[in-house]
Amino acid sequence: MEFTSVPGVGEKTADALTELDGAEAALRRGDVATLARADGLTDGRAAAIARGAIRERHGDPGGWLATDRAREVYEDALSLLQERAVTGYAEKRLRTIYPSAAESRIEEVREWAGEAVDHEPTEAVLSALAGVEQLSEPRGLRVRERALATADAERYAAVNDAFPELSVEVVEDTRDLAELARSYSTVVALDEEFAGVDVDGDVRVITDPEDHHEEVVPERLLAFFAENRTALLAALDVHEAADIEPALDPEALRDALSRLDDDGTVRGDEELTRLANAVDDLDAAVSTAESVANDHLRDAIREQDVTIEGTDFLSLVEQGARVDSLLSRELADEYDAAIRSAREHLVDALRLAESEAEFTERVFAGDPTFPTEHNEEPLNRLRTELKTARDRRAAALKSSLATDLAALREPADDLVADALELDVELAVARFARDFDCVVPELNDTGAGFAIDGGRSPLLDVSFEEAEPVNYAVSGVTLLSGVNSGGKTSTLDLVALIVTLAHMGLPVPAESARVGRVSELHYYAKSQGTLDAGAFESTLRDFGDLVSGASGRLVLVDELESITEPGASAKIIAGILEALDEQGATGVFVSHLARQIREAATVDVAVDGIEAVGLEDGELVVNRSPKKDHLARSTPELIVEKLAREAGGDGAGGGDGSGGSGSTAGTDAAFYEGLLEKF
Ligand SMILES: Nc1ncnc2c1ncn2[C@@H]1O[C@H](COP(=O)(O)OP(=O)(O)OP(=O)(O)O)[C@@H](O)[C@H]1O
Repeated sequence: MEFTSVPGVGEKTADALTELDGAEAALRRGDVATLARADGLTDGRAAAIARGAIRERHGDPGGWLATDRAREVYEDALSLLQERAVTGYAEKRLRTIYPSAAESRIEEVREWAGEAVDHEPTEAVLSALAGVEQLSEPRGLRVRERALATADAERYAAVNDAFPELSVEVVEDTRDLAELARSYSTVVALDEEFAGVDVDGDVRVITDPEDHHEEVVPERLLAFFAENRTALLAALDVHEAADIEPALDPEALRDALSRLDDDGTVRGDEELTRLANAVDDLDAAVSTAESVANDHLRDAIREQDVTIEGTDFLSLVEQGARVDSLLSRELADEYDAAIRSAREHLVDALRLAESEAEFTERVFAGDPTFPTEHNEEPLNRLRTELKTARDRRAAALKSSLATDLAALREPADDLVADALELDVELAVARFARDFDCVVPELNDTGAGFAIDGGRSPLLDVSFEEAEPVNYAVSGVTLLSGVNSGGKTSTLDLVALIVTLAHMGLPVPAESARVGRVSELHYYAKSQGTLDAGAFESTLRDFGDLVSGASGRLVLVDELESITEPGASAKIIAGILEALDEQGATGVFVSHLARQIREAATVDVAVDGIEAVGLEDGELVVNRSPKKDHLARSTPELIVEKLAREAGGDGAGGGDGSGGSGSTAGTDAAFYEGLLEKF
């Protein structure tokens, strides 16, 4: 695959991806965690590249999130999803779900999410997921007892790369090969010409080592499974807890892992244990066997009455302390018995097999002596015999276990990938459950939106306290309302629902209909009057906005604060006119709704978030904007309240506050006058 064809991938990144194992599959799967392992790629870049690949597949121009505030809302939505993922993998992978204008992309995710929300996020699955992580390849593995040999220099380079764990040697001829076979337990010759040559030692010919990893370097597979044991078993638990079909036979994996030690060796083989112990205990056992024989002889000598002939006695005296002949004559039987018990001890202590036991005949043998000693040379031969048998056994076991594991290697990748993917799906399922989500209806471009019972998880109150909001807009509208009535929160809710819908995900509402939009332009409230430069650049932004492509959703929060109110109203009116002509959908929150409407040459719709009364000095608000209704502002409400009280109307309207400032006796006309000005 040409990585440079992916949007955002330059030559350098393409090189890094080429170096990365499985980069293409990772791009296809949106596996950000794997992509992030490429040299020099951060998680963020890896996610951007994965999104680039998706965009390319769907012909998606990107840029749906057109403003900072729109991007913030997306990031907030993403955080809510990521908080519900257990694994780092899923957290990263969720970044590939992004809002798009491409119908095929949205459909793809909708279909996926439709199945995802059916998963039951049980405690058992979630806790099993905690143990799952991406599988890692063992690093720095070296195998010293085996070498590869070839007479072909080109082959040498390729094999050297393919088997970094082994020494690869160039051999000219059979003599070189024989020499090599003396330095290694096993030599694997790669050239056909070495087939059938007669060389001492363990020399095998394997011409296609790349297809026989389990034989050439079984340690690689063993180390891989040993290193990833926890993740693999956890992935099995996830499948069992979630009742989904695993990519491999669980029993086969569990059985293979039970035969594998953490250091990558084979465990549980009695014969290997016997041989390894025999090698380790050999010297100690021989020394004990000597003691056994000598104790036996000492006892025998002690109990023996020796009659010695004069000539023998003379020869003894003449020869110094040599008693061997005497020993052999007088105690031949006892000596045999002592030697026998020494051999038996060795055989028993080391649990020697019959063929190995034969060596003990020569380890303890020869003319009777006291104290008796073992023979070094046969002992060394026994040692070599045991070591060779141990190494052969270990190699055969490794190879056989590696053969079993080789069949599980690819399914193991799938097993873990499926568990991790389930985590991504469960994050969506939990999001949908936690925020009472529904699958939104997606309509044609320009159809506006209609939200029923929308509840925002982005409020500064808990989700349980979020009051449901109904709001529908088609075309361009102004949203008026009391201070702190929830205007900004309504824009946030609309932005969130429209963004999630364009990500292909369920939305937090009882029902929602969302017209497809090409871009989301959401402008947050400005923090105060802008200086001339900032004001100019903001106006330029809106200039670009109104002359841009159609089908946009434009959400603007109190644009009036950028400059003085009179000018603001005119500017906003102008923008609304242009957007209206463009057929865009837009909601502009403003306290200047009346002035803007007056300044506009087209009919501008105005919706309002109304205060339904005052309770304990607090406004009671209907959070759902009322259609075609200019809501009174908070100052207007207060003036109205004062006018009512001054006019002898009492503390009506469910006020109940009483408040500190009773207006009784004050000039009702003043408040009436003020009220008329609104
Ligand atoms: N749907 C809702 N459910 C529960 N609480 C809400 C809801 N909407 C808003 N609120 C609460 O009201 C507070 C004020 O909301 P918000 O800032 O959206 O009002 P506003 O009308 O934009 O205010 P201002 O006119 O000052 O800009 C929020 O901080 C939140 O606590």
